Amino acid sequence: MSGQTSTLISNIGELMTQDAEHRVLKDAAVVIEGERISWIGPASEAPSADEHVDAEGRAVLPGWVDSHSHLIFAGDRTAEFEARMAGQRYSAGGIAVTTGATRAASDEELTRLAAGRVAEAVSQGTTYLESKTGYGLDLENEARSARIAAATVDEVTYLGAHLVPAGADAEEYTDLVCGPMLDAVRPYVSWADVFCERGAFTEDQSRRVLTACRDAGLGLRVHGNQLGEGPGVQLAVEFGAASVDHVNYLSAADIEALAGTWGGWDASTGTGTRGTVATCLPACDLSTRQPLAPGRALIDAGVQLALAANCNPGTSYTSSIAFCVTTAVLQMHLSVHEAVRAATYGGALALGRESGNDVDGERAVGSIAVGHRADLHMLKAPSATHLAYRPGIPLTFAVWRAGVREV
Ligand SMILES: N=CN[C@@H](CCC(=O)O)C(=O)O
Ligand SMILES: [Zn+2]
Repeated sequence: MSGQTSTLISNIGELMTQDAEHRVLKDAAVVIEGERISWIGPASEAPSADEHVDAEGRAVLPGWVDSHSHLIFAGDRTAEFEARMAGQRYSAGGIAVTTGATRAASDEELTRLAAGRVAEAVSQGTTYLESKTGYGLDLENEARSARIAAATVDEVTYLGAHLVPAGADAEEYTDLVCGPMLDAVRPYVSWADVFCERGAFTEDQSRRVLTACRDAGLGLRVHGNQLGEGPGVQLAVEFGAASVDHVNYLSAADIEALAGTWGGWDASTGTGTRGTVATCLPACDLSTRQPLAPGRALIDAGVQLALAANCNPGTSYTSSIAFCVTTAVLQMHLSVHEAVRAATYGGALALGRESGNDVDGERAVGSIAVGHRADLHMLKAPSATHLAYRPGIPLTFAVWRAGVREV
């Protein structure tokens, strides 16, 4: 063993690895060394370590990988939520309310709020998070949002193309998003996204944004098919986006197109050419009273799925991935293993951080295997099934993030 502190977690009732072989081990143990996993196997064969944690039969999963959130904001949209619960439809226009509050907040306030949301997520088992910009909507505030996000979360996505701000011309604003605003955020971000939807950005504007961001070297993601059928999914496929998110309204052709992107992928080994992940956001679907995304049909068609919380003030003010997993099992007809996989490995895949194409696993999150980041979630339960069997019960018992015990 190296000079780093090692921790043996033994007596694990169920170790759901979500590794390449989809292994679920009983009576297992894990050794963490520094920030990585150095050993997994039967508890009876575990090596000794500097520290020892007795899991007392509890289940251990990879930490949740939340691949879709909007954490850089100030303000509150309770009134909009109440109106929606009274029958009003969600529309993209509500974003402007948050933009006003976000622009008015100081750097310190935005940082404090974002860090608080990250802490809330980690306390519930999330160990790897993405956040988007998208409530600044001018050059200065998008750059500021990107800078704060880069200091707060693991992966940052540029979403200048979230809404055309009040008073702006849509074509001129799209030029700004594709030009000077992109240059300003570029040092802080590795992904770009566009809200391709009625009331937000048209197909043509979305295509311009995706082209400029791809040319700037950013990985791509798309908010698509959230409020109705539309071009989002097909655009994501055309541009080879890492994920298309929401996917509530899909035609048979959309599902077929997404499945086609996974033709060069070997799902049993997690190797080959990555396609476009379909990211389902069930908490958002419930909070906006949209139909749940057809996760079952997507998996059956061969599409790789992610589940994410989409924490934001408008459509999904929660960071609870457990709630998403519960809903995916109870309402979307995923098995517990599929739902947990989508919320761990699937999120990592959507962020290019799964291990398949990375032989030594150095960058890998979202699965438990030797060499991967030690992101572990121990449940107050003997199996992951309890996430669905005991809906609403806070089941997080312990969390390690990059080898550090956080809960
Ligand atoms: N759909 C677009 N963006 C966010 C909601 C933004 C808002 O309403 O503030 C989402 O992912 O749901
Ligand atoms: Zn979103």
